[in-house]
Amino acid sequence: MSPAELKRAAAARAVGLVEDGMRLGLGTGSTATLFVELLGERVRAGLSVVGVPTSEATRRAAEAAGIPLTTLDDTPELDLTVDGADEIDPELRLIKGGGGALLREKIVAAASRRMVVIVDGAKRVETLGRFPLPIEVVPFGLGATTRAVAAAIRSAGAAGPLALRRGPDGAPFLTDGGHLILDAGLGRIPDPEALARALVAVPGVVEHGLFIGLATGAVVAEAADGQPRIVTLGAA
Ligand SMILES: O=C[C@H](O)[C@H](O)[C@H](O)COP(=O)(O)O
Repeated sequence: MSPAELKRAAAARAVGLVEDGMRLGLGTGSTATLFVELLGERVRAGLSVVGVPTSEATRRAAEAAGIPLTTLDDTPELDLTVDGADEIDPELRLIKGGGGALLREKIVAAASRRMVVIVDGAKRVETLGRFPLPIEVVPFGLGATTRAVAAAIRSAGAAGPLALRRGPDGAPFLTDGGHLILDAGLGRIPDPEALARALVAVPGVVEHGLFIGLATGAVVAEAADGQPRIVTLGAA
C-alpha cells in the first residue's frame, strides 16, 4: 500500500468522528488535506460544521471543498481538531511542522477540546527525533537566536545540526506568519518536555514543533496484507 492510500484511510476514519454542528480545527499537510476533501463531501451532503484552517494552504483547500470557515476571534473554542503529524510516540507526543504550519496548528489545537492526529504507520516512533524538529524563529537576530537554540538543545540532553529551512527556489522558507524555520536534526530527543521548556525560553523563538499534551487521540493506518488496518490510540 502506498503512504497516500494509508493517509486517505486514516483521514476517512477521522471524518467519521465529525458530528453535526461541530466547530473544527482543520490541520495542514497532505494527510490533513485529504481529511478536508473528504469532509467537504459530507458538507455538500448536508453536514453543518464550521472550520478554522491552520494555514493559508488549508484555507484554500477548505474553500474549494465548500467548508464554511470561521476564525478563533469569532469562534475561540473548538470541539475537535484533526491534523497530521511528522512523528507520534506512544504518549501521543508529536513532532509537527514539516510543512511549516506549526504555529497556527498549535494555537488551533490548544483552542480545541479534542485533537485527533491522523497518520500512516510509518510516523509511529518509540522516541521522537528521527524527523528534524522545526523551530520557528523571527528573522531579527537570527545568528544569535541560532546559537541560543543550540545551547537550549544541549541543555536538554540532545544534539545535532541546525539548518535554516529553504524553499524550492533556495530562498529562506517563510511561514504564514513571516517567520523563519530552523530544522534541528537531533536523531533522538531523550526528554521532549525539557527540550520544549528550554526552547520557549529563548528570545526569538516563536514556537517549536513539539506538541506535548495536545493530542487526545490518534488514527493510525498501517498496511496489513495489502489492506489498510486502522489502529486507534487514546480517545479516537
Ligand atoms: O506543518 C505541517 C504539519 O505539521 C503537517 O501536519 C505535518 O508536517 C504532516 O504532514 P503530512 O501529512 O504531509 O505528512
